[in-house]
Amino acid sequence: MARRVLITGITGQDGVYLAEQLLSEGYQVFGVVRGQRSVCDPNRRPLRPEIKLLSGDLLDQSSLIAAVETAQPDEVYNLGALSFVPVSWRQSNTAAQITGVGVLRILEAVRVVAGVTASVTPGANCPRFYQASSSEMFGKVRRTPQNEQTVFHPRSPYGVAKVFGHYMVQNYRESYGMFAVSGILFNHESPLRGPQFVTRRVSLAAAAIKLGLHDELRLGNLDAQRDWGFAGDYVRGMVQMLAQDRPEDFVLGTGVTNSVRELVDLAFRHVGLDWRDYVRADPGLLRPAEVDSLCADSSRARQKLGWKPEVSFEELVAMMVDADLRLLSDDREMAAEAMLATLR
Ligand SMILES: Nc1nc2c(ncn2[C@@H]2O[C@H](COP(=O)(O)OP(=O)(O)O[C@H]3O[C@H](CO)[C@@H](O)[C@H](O)[C@@H]3O)[C@@H](O)[C@H]2O)c(=O)[nH]1
Repeated sequence: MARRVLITGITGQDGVYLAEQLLSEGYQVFGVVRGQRSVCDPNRRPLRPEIKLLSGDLLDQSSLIAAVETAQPDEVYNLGALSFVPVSWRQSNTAAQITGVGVLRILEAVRVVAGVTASVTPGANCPRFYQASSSEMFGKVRRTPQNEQTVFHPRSPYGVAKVFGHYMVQNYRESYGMFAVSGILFNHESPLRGPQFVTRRVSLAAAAIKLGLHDELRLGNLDAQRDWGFAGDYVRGMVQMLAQDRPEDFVLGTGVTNSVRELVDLAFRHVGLDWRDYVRADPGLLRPAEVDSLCADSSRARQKLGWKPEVSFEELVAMMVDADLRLLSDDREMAAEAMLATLR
């Protein structure tokens, strides 16, 4: 019998890569989607038809219970979130509800359907649970690099909500004996990244300017530094975490930090342009509080999971810019216009 997996956030970048990996391993994949999902979602590969979509919402407890009851999963991955940090200041209550309390709701759905109570140590019948924790939880860092022992100091409603979810997972593990783990993932990108995130904004702009479709790129803080890796490498790490003998949290990141300025320089050089001719600072894109610099120490994952990223920062930027050159060169691609609109 095929193993069954339930994924929230299945239409997002990580959901698409994770579903593809698990389908290739023979899993039966169920995805939770809100409302009606369009078959033609700009920017996203159509979801594979083998995936069974279930209606549900991280804001709605009973819909999650119903999804878990229907899927009867062996594993649950909670990748759903309001994931764009700036929006979490403008919609802080929604961010708290989806990104924070949403974790509690899906944990509760798993616990209730499996019939786990405080007095009973669950047997093999309780699904294994993965939570998408984030390096944004480290926020204002005092020590670099960051690992599983680093203290949290979140700098946005998004980061605070992720800390809530992280500790809920730890509590369900300790209170109920559930196999529940969090992957503390540093920034991970790909050609499927949403156009509001800085890597995709830059790759789209470099490609659009090269093709004569656009003439400038507005950016916020060029000095911010991130540890950027390739999303495909990171979903491999998620799967490895759930395959461990004991539930444990892991940091995943490359250990290499670059600034937004370095990202822009690389992307524009890839298409033979000098970024200084096109990039404009836009104070409207600065955040109320910034996470200045992040760098992962993922030595625990490297030792215990045998995980390591395969794609370098340079390869990642080239992959994203090349994908956007193809996307924007294709007149038949309806997504191209929607993508360009995000730069205006
Ligand atoms: N988005 C964006 N960011 C900009 C811009 N200009 C500078 N930046 C800076 O670029 C950095 C990265 O921003 P994002 O790509 O939006 O990602 P993030 O805030 O680091 O959050 C992402 O990574 C987290 C993991 O650490 C995820 O948890 C989160 O959901 C998201 O994917 C931030 O310091 C931001 O201020 C801009 O025009 N747009």
